[in-house]
Amino acid sequence: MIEVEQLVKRYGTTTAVDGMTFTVRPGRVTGFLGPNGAGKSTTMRVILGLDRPTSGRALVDGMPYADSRAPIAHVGALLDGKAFDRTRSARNHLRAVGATVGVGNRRVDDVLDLVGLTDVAGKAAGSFSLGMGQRLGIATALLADPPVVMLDEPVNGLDPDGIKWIRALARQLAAEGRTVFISSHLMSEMELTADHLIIVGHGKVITDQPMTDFIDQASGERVEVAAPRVADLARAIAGPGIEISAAEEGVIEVRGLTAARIGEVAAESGIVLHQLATRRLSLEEAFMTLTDDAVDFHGHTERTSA
Ligand SMILES: Nc1ncnc2c1ncn2[C@@H]1O[C@H](COP(=O)(O)OP(=O)(O)OP(=O)(O)O)[C@@H](O)[C@H]1O
Repeated sequence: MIEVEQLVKRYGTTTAVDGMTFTVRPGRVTGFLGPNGAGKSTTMRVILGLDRPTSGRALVDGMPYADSRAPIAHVGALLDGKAFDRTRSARNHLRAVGATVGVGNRRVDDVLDLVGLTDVAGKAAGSFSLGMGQRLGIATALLADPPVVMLDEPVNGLDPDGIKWIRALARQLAAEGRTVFISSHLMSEMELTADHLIIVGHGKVITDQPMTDFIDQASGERVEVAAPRVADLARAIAGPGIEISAAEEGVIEVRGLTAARIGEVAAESGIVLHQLATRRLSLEEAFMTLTDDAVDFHGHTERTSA
């Protein structure tokens, strides 16, 4: 478990983290989502004891991470995908890291296999593509089988297969009961990966709740109905508290009535339906609906973070 309490981090006049409080629990994937510059990496660095907070604190399993006796066996972290000696082979890099915490060569081979680098394990890490570097960074993070895994923008540089692989890996690690904390500035990616959502903007927590609650809350009861006589249907279902908007030719979106009720009214009125579906918003649509766009993701989503 990771606990962040009233965390503030300033660099000179820049406030990178402005009073964040949240808990990351085991057994689920927690997505740490916010545009570039929102304070995600800084928070992760403070959690790992790589930066000192200006005020507040971060605890891993009840104590500051810096006090951990076997840090990499406690928290596996990917902060900078290329934080390794470029001349060493991937296997030798992992063996060197493993030797510091008593991890043997067999485990090195296992993690190489887990991240899909077995075939290139003898090659210099410096020759690796960004995606292969990310995989090696993840192998390093998982080497000592840590109960807490923290990955900062892990999908950066990965191809679609690699992105799917990270998603499956994160879910597997959470299913094993680990605490999995993953940052991203991509809503579409987080939507598919995380069970729980912590959205930050300008150094503050904006949302901290289960993904499904967040999306359900924003979605409300939205039903999309397609019918040849859609105008007749709209008249038949109209009433107090019911919002009907035209979606496209022959299709309306209804709020305030369940799909079942709309189907019943249509049947009673002899109106043929071609489609009747409850519509769930995407994470991005939910975010725009619930937060009044308090944080601007749009100007940033094209950028890749450093
Ligand atoms: N070492 C530093 N010195 C000065 N300013 C910093 C430092 N590290 C971060 N900042 C600033 O703090 C703010 C938060 O940055 P941070 O990297 O934590 O955001 P982020 O959400 O992780 O974004 P990104 O995805 O771009 O890494 C930014 O304005 C950044 O410029």
